[in-house]
Amino acid sequence: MWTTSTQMDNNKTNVSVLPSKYHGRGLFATRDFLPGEVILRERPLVAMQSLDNRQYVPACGACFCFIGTCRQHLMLLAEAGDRSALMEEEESRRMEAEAATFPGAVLAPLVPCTMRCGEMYCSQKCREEHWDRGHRLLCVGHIPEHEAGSHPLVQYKMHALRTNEIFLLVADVVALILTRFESNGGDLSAALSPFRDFVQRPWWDVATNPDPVRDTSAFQDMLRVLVKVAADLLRQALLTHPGAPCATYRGSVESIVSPDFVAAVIGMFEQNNVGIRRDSVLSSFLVDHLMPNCSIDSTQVYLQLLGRILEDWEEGEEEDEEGEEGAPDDGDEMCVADAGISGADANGHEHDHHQHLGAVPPCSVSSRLPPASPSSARALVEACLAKSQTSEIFSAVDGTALLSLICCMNHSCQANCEVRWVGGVGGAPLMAELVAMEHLPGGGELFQSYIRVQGTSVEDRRISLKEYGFICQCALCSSGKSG
Ligand SMILES: C[S@@+](CC[C@H](N)C(=O)[O-])C[C@H]1O[C@@H](n2cnc3c(N)ncnc32)[C@H](O)[C@@H]1O
Repeated sequence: MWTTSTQMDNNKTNVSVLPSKYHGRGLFATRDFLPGEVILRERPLVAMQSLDNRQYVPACGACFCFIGTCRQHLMLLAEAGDRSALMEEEESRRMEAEAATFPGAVLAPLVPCTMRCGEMYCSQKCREEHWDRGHRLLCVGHIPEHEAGSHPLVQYKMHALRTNEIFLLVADVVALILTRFESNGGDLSAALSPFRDFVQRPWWDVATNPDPVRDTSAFQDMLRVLVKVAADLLRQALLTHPGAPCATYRGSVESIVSPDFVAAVIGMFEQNNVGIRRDSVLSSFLVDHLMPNCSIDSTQVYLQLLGRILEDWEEGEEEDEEGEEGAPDDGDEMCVADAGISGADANGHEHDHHQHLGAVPPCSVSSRLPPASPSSARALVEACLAKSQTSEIFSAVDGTALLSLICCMNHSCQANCEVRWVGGVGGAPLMAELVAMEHLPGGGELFQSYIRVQGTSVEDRRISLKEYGFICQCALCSSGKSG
């Protein structure tokens, strides 16, 4: 249902899931592969852009492609506006004007959820698909201020915002299961089947206590409380949601959404998730469009924003060096619209929409003015491009996903495969691609690395792998060598 049959056939021909000598099941090549060859492509079962990242990088809620215009991306990175303002009428007029004067700045349309919940897409196709895959059960629409505080789904999302965004993924899993349940004629076991075989120990068994001073059992008890609150809120939200009509549906919500289930889903994510990363397209925009047009008036707004981003970034680096708090991305600044709830904040108050995205708010320092001449404008663009080579001055789309086949892969610090993310452009769905990094003989186990290996000691890698609950026995770790 979620992957085309041709891809499924190719995947079945190329790999199989078999018992592994390292742990449980693993993924095995069924034929030889050359270095660089694509072994399989698959669509995520569920995927989510991380909440912090959503504040700065507008991406489609279904395919994760960059949406909006380069000006809007630069605005958010320069902290000269917030995400909720992207949906304002005034902003869509600005976007049209920008498209007319500078077509290269348009990445993809901004298509809002029809219920105006704050979710955005690149196309109607993505919007409909996301709706059908479960958003219809999780969309809160635009809630009037007086109802927001008592709306169970808002309360659930607020609970996730305040505690752990993984609860939003739990809701996506539950919504997908319920959607499958409805479309397969009420077979709950079949609806659960894509998730059944994943390693899934309860969250409190796999989570690492981040506070060495706190007693582990107190930490686990705290997770139990969070899970209980989440399960109660989610159950109530799904039972009272307008998209929850029939008695069998209600019965399945009652039977699925228990604290144990929520804890198992979180444990499953902790041990099986794969990171999503889509590199920013802003550097290409700078090279292809901004640099050749530095003398044109319509580029001034971009240059002004670039100046601010570069300056903020450099200030942040200096502060980091001095051991002070780093600059722009403080997750505490998050608002409910970041979790797909528009119109209300944690206390049920309307958002302050005073920050518009059109004009760059006044700045106090002269270096933030647009460069005076084309040559200084080019120097600024070059400085940003140089910085983008060494730092993530232009944030990537960053998220997490669960995949049927790739998440069966065991880890090795000497991985023989890597995951790349493709699609998500022009209506193509987001896909994970598994690529051979060396010659792979048919019958051999395929490994990915769950962690960054380059420049790490064995001890570093042991610590990073702790949350997965095993000690790596690969040749690199056995030799005690650094990566
Ligand atoms: C994504 S799953 C991998 C598939 C898993 N073997 C299964 O049966 O579903 C990740 C879990 O597999 C286990 N695992 C992965 N690589 C391992 C390795 N090299 N040695 C031992 N256990 C490993 C750990 O329990 C880890 O949390």
